[in-house]
Amino acid sequence: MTQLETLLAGWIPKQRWFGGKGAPIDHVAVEAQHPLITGEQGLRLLVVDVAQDGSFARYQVLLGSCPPGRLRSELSHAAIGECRLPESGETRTVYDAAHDPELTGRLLDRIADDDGTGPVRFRRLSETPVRTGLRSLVLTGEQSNTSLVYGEDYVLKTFRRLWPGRNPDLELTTTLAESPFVARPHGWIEADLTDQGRTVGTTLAMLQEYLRSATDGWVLAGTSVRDLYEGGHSAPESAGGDFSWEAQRLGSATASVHLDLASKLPTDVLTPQALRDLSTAMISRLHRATEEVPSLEPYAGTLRAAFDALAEVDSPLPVQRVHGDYHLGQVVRTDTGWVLLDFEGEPAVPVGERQRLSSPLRDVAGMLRSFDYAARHQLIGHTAEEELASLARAWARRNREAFCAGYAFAGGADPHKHETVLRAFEYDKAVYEVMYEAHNRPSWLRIPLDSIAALAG
Ligand SMILES: Nc1ncnc2c1ncn2[C@@H]1O[C@H](COP(=O)(O)OP(=O)(O)O)[C@@H](O)[C@H]1O
Ligand SMILES: O=P(O)(O)O[C@H]1O[C@H](CO)[C@@H](O[C@H]2O[C@H](CO)[C@@H](O)[C@H](O)[C@H]2O)[C@H](O)[C@H]1O
Repeated sequence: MTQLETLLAGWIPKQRWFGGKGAPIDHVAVEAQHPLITGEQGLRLLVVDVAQDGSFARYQVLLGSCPPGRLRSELSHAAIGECRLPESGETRTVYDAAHDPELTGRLLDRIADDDGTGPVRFRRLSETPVRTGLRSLVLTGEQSNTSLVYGEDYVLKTFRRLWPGRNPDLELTTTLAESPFVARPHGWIEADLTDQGRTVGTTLAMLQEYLRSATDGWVLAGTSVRDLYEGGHSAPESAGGDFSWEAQRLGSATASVHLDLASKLPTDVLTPQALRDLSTAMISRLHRATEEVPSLEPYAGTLRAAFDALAEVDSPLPVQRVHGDYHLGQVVRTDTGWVLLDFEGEPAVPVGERQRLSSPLRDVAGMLRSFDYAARHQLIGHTAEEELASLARAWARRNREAFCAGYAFAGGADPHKHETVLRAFEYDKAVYEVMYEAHNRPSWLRIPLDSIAALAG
């Protein structure tokens, strides 16, 4: 490995966005590097291959560089190290350029210019001009990607794990551009990646309207849960921070987006064979998860029975493009209502698979799991964990019901009429979460495991 690759091999595993935390890194290789700014302060966009356990994943790194000893003090937390850069042989201090507004401002300038030439293409979506000269800040939070907020105007989401092709987030957000339930897209950045000998235009980042009045759904739900646990209440409905009205409105917003997607993009109905294939895919995921996380084993029988039941469903199952990784952290409440974000799907799954048509009940199941997460998360380490357990169940039940009612009210399929399908999707999401937490936040692994234990009775 070059000096730069060795530095990256030490730095990447510590990043929140790195999805391979469950296994050691065998090798790091810079697959492509695109210099975007040269000179005293450099910016290059790297595509980095990270090899683990016999397979590899590609990640995007925005690499800043400057002469040794010249890193500005406000960027010291973003330092990666000092190394000789491969092609110039120069020794430089390299750092995470996402934190340097003097460099990230250029990305916005080039989108504003609709600069579509060269190996990295910067595209503006509409005729509406993009404001430039804004300073960016990195959004903090539990993210799989890195989002930069420019002033109070835009969010540039840089995709970290790269899969060849157009990112579904860009594809679906542009399809829904006129919807009141989506933040308006303004542009994107793309470059070519090589995939099995083919050259594929690949989305690196998406520019979207910044919703300045937005509060994250996970934060809002968490406030309601905290109020319930700390306030000595006997039931969620009597607590001041009751969330059920918001949950109901969120259900309605979700149904509207599903109806919009179904009206603009292809739809289909699953054949009995396709339903069996879906069930088989869930069973394979369960096997993989059980191998990786043996504490799932006692519940494998119950989970398997739910997936087998899906294969036996005899009514037609309508499918369409869906969100694909729907949870409370993907929705924000603005002063006009709920807005859905992040149509990327599950970041660890290849793009082709994420673009497959699926049942909208999969998204419903994702959000139902999230209500469960919100209630359980604050039990971890709580001194009154045992006493609060039944309140947690009541909070989750009340908000799950409200969400389903809002969803059916706005014209979505009534979740209560599709219990078998919904249960299979919910169990599948919980199995996915077990792997997600094992790889990304091992201290949260208990949440999906406890839910599965409760679901399995
Ligand atoms: N357009 C936006 N306006 C305001 N906040 C946003 C916007 N986009 C994202 N956010 C905030 O950033 C968080 C993470 O964004 P998201 O697109 O879900 O990234 P990731 O795929 O990395 O999880 C969201 O939960 C939300 O709080
Ligand atoms: O938002 P992302 O696209 O990065 O989605 C991934 O990360 C999520 C965590 O941020 C993860 O969601 C899980 O944790 C949430 C709380 O942080 C919870 O609300 C969700 O229900 C739970 O699934 C998501 O699964 C993952 O793909």
